[in-house]
Amino acid sequence: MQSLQEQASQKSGVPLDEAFQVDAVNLYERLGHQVFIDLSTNFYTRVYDDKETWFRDIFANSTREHATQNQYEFFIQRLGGPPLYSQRKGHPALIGRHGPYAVTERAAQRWLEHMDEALDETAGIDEDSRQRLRNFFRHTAYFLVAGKELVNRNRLVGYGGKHTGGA
Ligand code: HEM
Repeated sequence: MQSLQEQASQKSGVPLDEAFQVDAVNLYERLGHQVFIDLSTNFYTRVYDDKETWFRDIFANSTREHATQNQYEFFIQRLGGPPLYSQRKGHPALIGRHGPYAVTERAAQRWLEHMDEALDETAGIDEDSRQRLRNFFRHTAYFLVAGKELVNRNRLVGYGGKHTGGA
């Protein structure tokens, strides 16, 4: 069986080695703290102002401020900076933390559209860093989609009590 990371590569079109080019340089040191705050602020401004209500509604149980802080603390930690996210909230456990939300392929596409625009809009991100971040985000978004599909499949098996074979 394919690992979730391999499934994410297949779905996203981003090979694993490209997705993890994000770790080949320390982007936190290269770009600095404020860039990540600005990126998440620009991203969530777009999300909470989205004219597509089906997408905006996915975020309805959080405030823009909390969601922004959660995201930039995670990015800072994941991309070579201090472990701000884990100090405040524990392990990121991204699949588990996205459990309550409808992380479908359509939602991943919309998330990525907003993130690509936020990357373009945020000052201080050079082209090489932008490309590394784009690939990482794209791969991670589809990793979450693959994780959600796995959880849903397991739930179905659980309700059925046993495998009935076939589908
Ligand atoms: C695929 C589409 C995605 C959807 C629909 C989605 C949706 C959400 C929602 C609704 C939240 C709750 C907002 C909050 O209170 O923080 C959230 C949180 C979060 N998301 Fe996503 N997300 C997606 C992709 C991603 C990706 C690609 C990443 C990382 C690269 C990511 C990282 C996070 C983090 C770190 C949090 C904070 C979790 C917490 O502390 O509870 N998400 N996401």
